[in-house]
Amino acid sequence: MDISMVLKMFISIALLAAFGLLARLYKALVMEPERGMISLILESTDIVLDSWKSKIESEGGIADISIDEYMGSFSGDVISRACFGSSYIKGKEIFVKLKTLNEVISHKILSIGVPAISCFPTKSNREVWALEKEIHALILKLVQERKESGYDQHDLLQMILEGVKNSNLSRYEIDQFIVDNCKSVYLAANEATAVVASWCLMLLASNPEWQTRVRAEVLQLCGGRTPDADMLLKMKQLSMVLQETLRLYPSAVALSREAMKDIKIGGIDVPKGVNLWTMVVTMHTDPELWGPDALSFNPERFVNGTAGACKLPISYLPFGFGPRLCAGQHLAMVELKILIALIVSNFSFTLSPNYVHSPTMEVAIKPKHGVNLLIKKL
Ligand code: HEM
Repeated sequence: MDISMVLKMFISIALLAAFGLLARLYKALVMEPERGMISLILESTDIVLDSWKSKIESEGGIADISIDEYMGSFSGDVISRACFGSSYIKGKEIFVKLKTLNEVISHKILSIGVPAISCFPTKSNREVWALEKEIHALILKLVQERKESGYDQHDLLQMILEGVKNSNLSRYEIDQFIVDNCKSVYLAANEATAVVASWCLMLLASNPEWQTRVRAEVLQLCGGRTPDADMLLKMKQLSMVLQETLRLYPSAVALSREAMKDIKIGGIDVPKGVNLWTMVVTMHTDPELWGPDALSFNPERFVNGTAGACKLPISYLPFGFGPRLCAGQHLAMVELKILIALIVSNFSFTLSPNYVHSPTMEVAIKPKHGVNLLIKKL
């Protein structure tokens, strides 16, 4: 992700906090994801299941599927429904453009890396500017439609609009605020969830005994019915698998905090303004904290929660820590549980011979060549 995008994201998240919106966003995403969200997530999951079923049928009973695109469009689908309610198809189109924008910017930074180059009207800069303009216009068009329909929805866009209603920002600032926050939620939510889903399925494919355990649990709890909030809460084996996936492949490789004043930490003077980086992936795989099998996949370690798994539970930080903890962590867990539960209860899968294990560090740890699975219907 481009650093200016990361900065924008944090500035607009700071603004969200300033308008008290983060607390409401937190309530909607953290406290109440189960209510309306479960049916919304089920609809998004069905799209993945149906496409895999027809692919398997057309390929004679077993298909070699590159799953990453599916995971990306699943989490994009969920977050556009959560953000834009009934206008989610238009929201999805915006998010597709946002994804392209993100890719163009990341590619530019990696390939050129010349300071201030982003100000010159080069071909790729013009592409970025055109995309930004288009995304801005599309989001504001949705806002206009929302105003005309009388603000009748209970989604994130609605919360953002209500939050700025009585602000004393200028028209231009309000528009920018709305656009930046739609972008921020998408960037925070989409990739993190999709990448964890891909890693989790890769781990279940390479550890068939855990695939069987999770499937047995889901079938026993759901017995052919679609999962509800109560069943999801009881999916202990699946929770342990997800916790272990997030330990080995955390979406945020490192977390940073800026010292707001001069402080002393463990005898080291840290002057105001210095950024401190916590290497999450290093802590998550430290044998002193997790034992000699720290690098192995062993969900059993979480049988008694994080406290039982790790010497210092504060070292487990897949969703960050403190007041800036991930606002969508429970939504993400509900999303992942529904998706994985329905995949394991509809399909069995192994790693494809085309899979090449090559975790690569970007903002998140991603499978460089994607994840390919051999999938068949149960
Ligand atoms: C498995 C999926 C996800 C993972 C691993 C993840 C992880 C994280 C992490 C590590 C942070 C930084 C926390 C810190 O600095 O202490 C973060 C922040 C954030 N995440 Fe997530 N996230 C996920 C999904 C989501 C979803 C689905 C949403 C929203 C729908 C979301 C919204 C946010 C927001 C708004 C913040 C900024 C919070 C703030 O600065 O106050 N995340 N996330």
